[in-house]
Amino acid sequence: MVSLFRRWKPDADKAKPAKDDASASSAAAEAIEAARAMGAGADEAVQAPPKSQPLPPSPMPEPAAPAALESDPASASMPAPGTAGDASRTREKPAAAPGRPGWRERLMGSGIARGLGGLFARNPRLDDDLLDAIETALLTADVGVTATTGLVESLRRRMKAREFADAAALRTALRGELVAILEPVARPLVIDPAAKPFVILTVGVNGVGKTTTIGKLARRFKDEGKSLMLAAGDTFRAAAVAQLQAWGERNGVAVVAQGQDADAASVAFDALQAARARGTDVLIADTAGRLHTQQGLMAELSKIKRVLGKLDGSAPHEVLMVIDGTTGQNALSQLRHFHQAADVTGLVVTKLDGTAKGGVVFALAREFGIPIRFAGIGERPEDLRVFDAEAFVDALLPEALGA
Ligand SMILES: Nc1nc2c(ncn2[C@@H]2O[C@H](COP(=O)(O)OP(=O)(O)OP(=O)(O)O)[C@@H](O)[C@H]2O)c(=O)[nH]1
Repeated sequence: MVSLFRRWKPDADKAKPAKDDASASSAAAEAIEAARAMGAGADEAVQAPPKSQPLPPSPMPEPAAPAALESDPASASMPAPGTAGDASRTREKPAAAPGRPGWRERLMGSGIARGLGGLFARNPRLDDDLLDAIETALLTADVGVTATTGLVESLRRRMKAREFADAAALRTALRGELVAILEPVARPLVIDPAAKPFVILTVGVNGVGKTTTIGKLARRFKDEGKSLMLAAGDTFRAAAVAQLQAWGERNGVAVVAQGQDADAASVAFDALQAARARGTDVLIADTAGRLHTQQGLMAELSKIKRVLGKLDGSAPHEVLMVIDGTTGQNALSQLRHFHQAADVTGLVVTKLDGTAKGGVVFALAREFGIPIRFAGIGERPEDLRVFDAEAFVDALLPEALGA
């Protein structure tokens, strides 16, 4: 089987001009056929073997200058310091403030936006070639065979029913269908002020951006006027504890740590006790990155949850799984395993700025329906955005906005 996914390499794609649509779509069709022949789970069957992507540890994000924050429309739309933060009200706009790249700027350079971006300019006619090109772009972006087939078949049916006057009408319909997939999962994280503290347990595979995301989240909550504590539960990697501690010191956020190889559940327990004693609003617990196939480590997550639950029956209030958007379809199997072990309640999809595979967001939404709380579109603190279905799709389909 010649799989489009196996043949395609992000770096090679970057260096080359746009793929020839005809040959690409026949490869895509081949991939679909092969996957269909494999039956259920085909999305994963056609994807490259799972691989962990350990990346070098990075410093926690540095706080931006206050001036930069003030110009941040997302921050501006947040509840005033000291008020109960309701993330559902902090809808962000796709447009960027001056000097601050928005979704569109960040995602336009990514492979997924490149694939979909110029597609309608290259295929201005309303015909099967246009549908084939859409199919190829979606498959290449790792939207997944099931989701792509569903989308394209729906568009084909509507085209045959003469619903579209021209290619622009089809583009509008595609936008609508993409938004419809994401809208149900674009449910922001709401910090319940009655939970003191509101406990967020972050989980995920190694190197996906958990620690970085915790820094970004901590910054966001601080800006909202919430008091905060961090639990250095990544006791596996010494640098992770130091990373969190250094960041906490710089930003005046208490960090509970016990050092390397300590029991992560005990760190979480201590932190929850301390946070309750202080009346802290939000406690964010880090955990060591682990492969979803490591059963012992996955069981540890269940233990951390149980231990937290002993102190507060409703904790953790959010099990936030961080997923690397560059992982492609392997993210589905990661989520399946983490969900089994720890009942994931929300997702953060990181690194959407630099990937050609960000389409996995659609596959995740379709298959699990678990809320996508945030999207990571860069390494800076302000690059963690509340996930917004329309902003995301419009960033991928710039022509839909007349760009
Ligand atoms: N481009 C980009 N890079 C990101 C984003 N989020 C995180 N990173 C980078 O990803 C790398 C890994 O981030 P970490 O936060 O150390 O990952 P981790 O999950 O805590 O890693 P482990 O502790 O090994 O499990 C760092 O270089 C981060 O700067 C993002 O949204 N976009």
